Amino acid sequence: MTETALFRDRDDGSPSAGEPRDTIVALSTAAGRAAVAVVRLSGSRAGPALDAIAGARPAPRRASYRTFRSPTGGEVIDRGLALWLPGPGSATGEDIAELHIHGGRAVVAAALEAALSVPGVRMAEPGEFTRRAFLAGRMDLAEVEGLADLIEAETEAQRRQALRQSSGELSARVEAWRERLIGAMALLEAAIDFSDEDDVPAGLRERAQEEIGRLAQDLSAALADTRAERLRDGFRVALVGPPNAGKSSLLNLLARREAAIVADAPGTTRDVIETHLDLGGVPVIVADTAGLRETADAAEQEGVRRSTLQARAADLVIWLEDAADPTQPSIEASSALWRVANKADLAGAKKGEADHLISVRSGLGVEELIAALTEAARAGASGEAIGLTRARHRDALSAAVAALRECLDHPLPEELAAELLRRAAGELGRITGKVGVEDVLDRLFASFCIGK
Ligand SMILES: Nc1nc2c(ncn2[C@@H]2O[C@H](COP(=O)(O)OP(=O)(O)OP(=O)(O)O)[C@@H](O)[C@H]2O)c(=O)[nH]1
Ligand SMILES: [K+]
Ligand SMILES: [Mg+2]
Repeated sequence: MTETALFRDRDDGSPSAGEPRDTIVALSTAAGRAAVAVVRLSGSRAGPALDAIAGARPAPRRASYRTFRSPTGGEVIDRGLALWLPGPGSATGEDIAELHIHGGRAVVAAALEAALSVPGVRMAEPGEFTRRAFLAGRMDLAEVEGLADLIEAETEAQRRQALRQSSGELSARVEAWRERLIGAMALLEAAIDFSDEDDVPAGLRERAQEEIGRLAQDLSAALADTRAERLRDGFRVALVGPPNAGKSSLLNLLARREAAIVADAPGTTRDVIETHLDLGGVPVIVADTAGLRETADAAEQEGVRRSTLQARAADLVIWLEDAADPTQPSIEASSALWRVANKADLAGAKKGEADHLISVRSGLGVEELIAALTEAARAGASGEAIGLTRARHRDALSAAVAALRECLDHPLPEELAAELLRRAAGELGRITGKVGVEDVLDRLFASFCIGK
């Protein structure tokens, strides 16, 4: 599928399907000492290399216990499991051999050296196994991105989302939109074909137009839903408010460490200090900022400027104020803003107009605040349907919506409308890598480690 489209567009001299490629080898498990390490080979020389190192080739897809030897000196390297996974039904579409050995540095180095001594075998580049899987059509681009995210996932909800994307859920959703578009295109084409005849089936153009309208709505709704991207990148919370309200104290409490300096003097914090939390499986980035006030101090002024930027970029602003000295929020938040009154332990403290009353010092109300934060992060970062996880997806989908809107806004001749639909379908194809993938490939694969 991806293969043909991809190779038709390639004229950069890189190898195409069917041409012999180098056989690659790498340590596929993490570097360092471990109980077991996996050295993996992919390519036409994987079989001969396995013969040379492990003796007779094991039966396909069955783990066999073998003695591994150096093909040059015959010296025993280690004993372990050998796997033979012949292509094209393998992960890369090529012949794959795996050596499961003991995970010591010297053992791994010797096994790699043994593989490299086989003619035609070289070390893999970062992400090269996955790149071959992609080129062989075993994975599409959105799935590869999901796999990259899976390796990077730090929380449970991120892991689940990445696994769904790498298993093709996003691709299937995009593909369903593309098929509907192609259906609308077919209606338009039919309207063009019949236009010279008397018995034009009634309403072809109208039916196409209705489907385009529904599609534009569905795609716009997907665009407006930023939850999947939030989950991938983290839900951003900004702590802002007047000086000395206890913003840095609250950050330290949430982070459970002294991440920010707390002091009696107002104007203590200048730089933005971020801490990463895992709230109910959602990654949350909390930013402590400089207290907002008029000041003659240049460094503090810059701090105040950064506070306002943080507030604008945040998914949630916590306006922290002194419960004994309430202050109206003086900041522009592009999303939700909670007023939280701190220092409830002090005389004269009252909740007033605040949404929460807390004391960082005594702990009062803090548990409730964290529960509310967890709820907000969950709501802001997880949905049922798998959504767009990257700016790249968003850009392609916006361009598709723009083309559809153009179709809807003007009474265009069928030929022009069909051309716009083709453009929209092409944009959707970019998400799964059916169209125009060259520019993203190198950047994406470089983000993988060697052996993946
Ligand atoms: N009594 C009381 N004091 C608190 C509480 N939270 C923080 N403080 C004190 O308030 C003072 C200021 O705290 P910070 O955390 O530095 O306040 P901030 O908002 O980060 O201040 P700037 O960075 O200067 O804007 C410190 O002396 C804290 O110990 C609280 O719940 N109760
Ligand atoms: K302070
Ligand atoms: Mg501070």
